[in-house]
Amino acid sequence: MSDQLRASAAGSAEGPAAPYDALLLLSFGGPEGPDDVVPFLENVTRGRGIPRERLKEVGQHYFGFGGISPINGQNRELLDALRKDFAGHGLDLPVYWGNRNWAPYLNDVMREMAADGRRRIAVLATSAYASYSGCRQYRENLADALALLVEEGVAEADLPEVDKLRHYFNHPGFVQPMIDGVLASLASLPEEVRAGAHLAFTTHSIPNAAADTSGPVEEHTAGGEGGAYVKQHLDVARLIADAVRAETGTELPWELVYQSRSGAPHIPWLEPDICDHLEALHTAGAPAVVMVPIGFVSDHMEVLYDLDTEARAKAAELGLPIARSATVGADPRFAAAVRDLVLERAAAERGEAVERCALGLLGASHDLCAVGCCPARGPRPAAAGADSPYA
Ligand SMILES: CC1=C(CCC(=O)O)c2cc3nc(cc4[nH]c(cc5[nH]c(cc1n2)c(C)c5CCC(=O)O)c(CCC(=O)O)c4C)C(CCC(=O)O)=C3C
Ligand SMILES: [Fe+2]
Repeated sequence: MSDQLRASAAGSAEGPAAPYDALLLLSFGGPEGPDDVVPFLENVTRGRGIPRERLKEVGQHYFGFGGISPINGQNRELLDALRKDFAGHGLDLPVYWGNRNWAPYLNDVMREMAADGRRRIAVLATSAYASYSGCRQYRENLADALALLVEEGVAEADLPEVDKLRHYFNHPGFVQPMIDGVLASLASLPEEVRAGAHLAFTTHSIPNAAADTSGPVEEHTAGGEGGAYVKQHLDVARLIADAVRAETGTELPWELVYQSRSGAPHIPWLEPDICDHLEALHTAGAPAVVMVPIGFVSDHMEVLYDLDTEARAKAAELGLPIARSATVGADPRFAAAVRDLVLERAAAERGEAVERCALGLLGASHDLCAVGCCPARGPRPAAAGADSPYA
C-alpha cells in the first residue's frame, strides 16, 4: 500500500474506540474436513510432547464428526454477532478473525491487517480465563505473527500495536447467558430429580504445574492448588450456583471438575475428571447432574465429544439423568460484552477513568499481563504484555 493510503487509514482511529482501529478475534481453529484432521493435530501438538496414542484417540473424535470441528463455524457466527452489535451501536470498528492452529491463520490475518493500514489492534481471545494455553500462548502467537512481518520487510516502526483485552470470565455478558443455560437445563430434567440435581462445572484440565503458575506471579500457588486458573473458575461457578439458587429457591450442590486431559500419564493434571465425578456422584446417590462447561466459549469439539458423547454415555451406563448447559457462543449479550471491553480498554488507553464491569469476588482482571504471568516452559517472546519486545 502507498504511504499516502497508509497515512489516511492510520488517521481513521477516532470516536469511542480510539486509539483502536480494528478488533481481532483470536481463536484456536479446527479442521473443516477429514483431510484437515492430521495436519491440524500436528499444528496443535508441535513441540508439546503429547503421546502418539493420545493423538490417535483425539483424531478419532474428529473423524467421528466427519473431520469437522464446529469451532470455525461458531467463530463465524460470533463475528457476525460482533459486526451486528457494533453496527447497531454506531461503532465503526472493523473486525478480523485469525487462528493459532488452522485457517484463517493469525499470521495471514496480521499481514492483511498491516496491509489495510491498521495501526492499533484490540485482541479478543476465545478463552476467558488465565492460563498458558488460554493467554500467554496467544500472546506468543501474536509475537510470532509480528516477527514474520518484520522478516517479510515491514519496518518495526510500521508494525501494528496489539493489545489483548482482559480476561472476561466474570463479565456479566459472559456469565448471564450461562445462568440462563443452567436454568434451561434444569427445566429439561425430569421434575422428580430436579431439586436434588448436582451442578458439575467443567473446564479444560491443564497440568497442575501450569495451573499453579497461572495468572500474575502474586497469585501463583504450589502443590496443585491451581493459581488464578482455578480461582477464576471457582468464582464463576459460585456466581452461577448463587444465581440459580436465587431463581429456583433451591441450593443445589456443585463442584468444579475437569475434562479433556492430555499429556503423558505420569504428569499430574487437574482432577477429578468429569466421568470419574459422574461415577462418584452416582455412587453417592445423586439423582441427576447438569454439566456446565464454564471453561469454554462455544460448543466446540471438547464439548461435543468429551461431554455430549463420552460423559453422556457414562451417565447412560450409570442410569443417571443428565443435561449439559449451553456455552455463550454468539449470544448477543456476549457480543455486547465484547463491545464493552473494547470501549473500556480504549478509554483506559486514552488515559480516562473507566468503570470496569465485573461480577464475583475477584474484580476486573488486569489489562496488561505482567512479567512472569502464566509462564511458558521455555523463554519465547510474547506480545501484548509487560515483557513484549514490541512497543
Ligand atoms: C485451557 C485449554 C483450553 C480452553 C481455553 C481455550 O479455549 O483456549 C483449550 C481449548 C481448546 N483445545 C482444543 C483442541 C485441542 N487441545 C489440545 C491439547 C491441549 N489443550 C490444552 C489446554 C486448553 N485447550 C492443553 C494444556 C493441551 C495439551 C497440549 C499443550 O500443552 O498445548 C489438543 C491436542 C490433542 C489432545 O491431547 O487433546 C487439541 C486437538 C480446541 C479446539 C476444539 C475443536 O477443534 O473444536 C479448543 C478450543
Ligand atoms: Fe486444548
